[in-house]
Amino acid sequence: AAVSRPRIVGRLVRSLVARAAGASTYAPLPPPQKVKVAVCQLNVTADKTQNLQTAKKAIQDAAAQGAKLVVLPEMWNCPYSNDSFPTYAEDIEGANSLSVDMLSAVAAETGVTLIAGSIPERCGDRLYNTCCVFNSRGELLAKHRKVHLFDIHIPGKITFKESLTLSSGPGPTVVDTEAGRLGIGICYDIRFPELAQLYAARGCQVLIFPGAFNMTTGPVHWELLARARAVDNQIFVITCSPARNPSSSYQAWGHSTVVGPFAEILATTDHGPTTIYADMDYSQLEERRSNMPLVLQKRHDLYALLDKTV
Ligand SMILES: NC(=O)CCC(=O)C(=O)O
Repeated sequence: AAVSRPRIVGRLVRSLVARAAGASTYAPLPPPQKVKVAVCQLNVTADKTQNLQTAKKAIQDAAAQGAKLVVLPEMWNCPYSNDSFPTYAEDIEGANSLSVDMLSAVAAETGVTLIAGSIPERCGDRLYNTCCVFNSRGELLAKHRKVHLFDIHIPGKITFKESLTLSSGPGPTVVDTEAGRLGIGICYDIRFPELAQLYAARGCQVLIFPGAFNMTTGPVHWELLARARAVDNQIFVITCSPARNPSSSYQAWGHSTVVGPFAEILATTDHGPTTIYADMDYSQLEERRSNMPLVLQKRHDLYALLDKTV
């Protein structure tokens, strides 16, 4: 049955205000100690209706398997291409966002916390690569607009320029959920260690990166970056890619992965459509950090992380 979409604008504004008010304190949360996460490596096609059905079923299946936190990939409702972004874009705050309506309804129906990968978002005359976060009542808790756009040129291998169509987002996104405090990045955002450090400094327990690496950088950098962000910050890291679609112009690397705070791989896969599961035990954060107290051992007299957003 259809669940009506909550009044997203008001809720989002209230949530942003609440987060801004608490931003300077970052009081420790009483989080769940253990969370089962499902990472859905979806097959993405040029058919938006089919993509929505695929995502909905994957979320329902994940919830049926007991997952409380469900993650979707970058650009799961459209092919990853500058030609597609304007055509598939939706006004997330608007009344008729097919993707947001579906996500909100299925989060409420299944009772999961949903990190809804990303979709192209239209806002005025701009487009963003945007991740929506829903709580178990289907309310939009936050949205992260990709901060670092994927503009690269590796001659003979890959050239991509997201900035041809997309604008970059305003800043980091920390969101308190029933599944813990989460820091959100999208794909290329994972390459910038300061963002992850900032999330860790704000008490995030998990860093979540919907992403779609490619066949050149994916084999060398995808897992390396996820494990690097995990080991540097002694934190859980989740990456979620679309499955590789041979008929797509952009071949995604796949290999969605969950990494623990000792940089250990908790779950991973290759490039086919699948959902992987992991149990994240947040007590491991304290354990790893007390075994090896990197934060205390840092030479704060020599260097510092400058958070310009608070
Ligand atoms: N969608 C992206 O941001 C791709 C990032 C990527 O492939 C990389 O190498 O970085």
